[in-house]
Amino acid sequence: MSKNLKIAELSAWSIENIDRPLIIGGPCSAETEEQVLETARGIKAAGIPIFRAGIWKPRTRPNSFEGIGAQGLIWLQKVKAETGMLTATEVANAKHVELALGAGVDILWIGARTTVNPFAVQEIADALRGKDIPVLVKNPINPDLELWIGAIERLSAVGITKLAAIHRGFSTYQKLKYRNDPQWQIPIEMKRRLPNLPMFCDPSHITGDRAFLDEVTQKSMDLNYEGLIIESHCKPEEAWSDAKQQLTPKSLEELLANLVLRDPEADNEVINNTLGELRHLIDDFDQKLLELLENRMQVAKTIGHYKKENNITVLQNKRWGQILEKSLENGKKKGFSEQFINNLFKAIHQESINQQEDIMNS
Ligand SMILES: O=C(O)C(=O)C[C@]1(C(=O)O)C=C[C@@H](O)C=C1
Repeated sequence: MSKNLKIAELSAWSIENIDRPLIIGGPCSAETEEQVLETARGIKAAGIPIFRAGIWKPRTRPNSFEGIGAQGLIWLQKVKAETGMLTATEVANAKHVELALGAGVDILWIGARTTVNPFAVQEIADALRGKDIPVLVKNPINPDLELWIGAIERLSAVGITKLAAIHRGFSTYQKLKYRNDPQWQIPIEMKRRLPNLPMFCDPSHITGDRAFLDEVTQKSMDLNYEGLIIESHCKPEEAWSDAKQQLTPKSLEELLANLVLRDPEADNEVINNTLGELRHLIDDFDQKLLELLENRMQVAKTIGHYKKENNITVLQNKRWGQILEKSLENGKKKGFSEQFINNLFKAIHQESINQQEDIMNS
């Protein structure tokens, strides 16, 4: 079904002078009327066309600030009236949709904790039936691409065409450099599956720390994302939620000015020919890689038959540990990341186990 989704281009979002990337900026949460309006004036001055503010905040633990509620919608109306920016907020149920639409909010997004729940997404979709409003869908907190696509499909099925995805990274219990694990291969696969769906990066939630915003934002531009949603607060240190990841509108303007924007494709024969030759080399190597893996698998299958005859288990834990350790050491010398070597060899080992298992049980 996904391939047939009717997805409008960003140019249909009724924004004047639409730039690439399309930027949505504003505070994590609406806190007070003054904070919303002061931040909005800075966001407007930074040349950003869409103002965001969370009104209802799904928080991990109770007793945190859970959003100002419907009164914040009036502040968003004031932002729109004063600055002319479009406004955007998060909705998590049908009531939120009704109140946000009633207050004239222009753009809605569905948060990561809502995308995980098909009941909630369906409820929102039903409330949006027949409305022609842009809706952005954040990735679910768990790295489940099908769930993410499923939410897009539910909105598409009620006639929403102004759809986009937001990549905000995936929750992890591991201690990583960023608060969320970006798992860039997931939005890349999303782009492969739904090439017309605009992809926004949310570097604020990926990093959880304004110190890393620039590198993650730049990476998203190099992966050809169409938009950015970034948290900005007039006084970040005093923010009632996510203080560490917000930056002033002025700093946001600087961050955007420093981005290097590259073309998705070259419009030049010499460049395309050079790329074509290099890609030919890659094709040859990919072919050789598969042949090597085929040869390795032949040996693993022979071992499988031998194990069957001699009643030996498929998994050889000690041997597998040695293989991984040696490969990590060799991989490091060749400049590969630990994560890559881990993923590669775990995949090879698993395939080996699966094929030996087939032999054992045939
Ligand atoms: O060494 C073996 O016993 C194998 O079957 C080979 C192999 C591998 O593919 O590397 C596969 C399964 C074992 O757990 C360990 C290693």
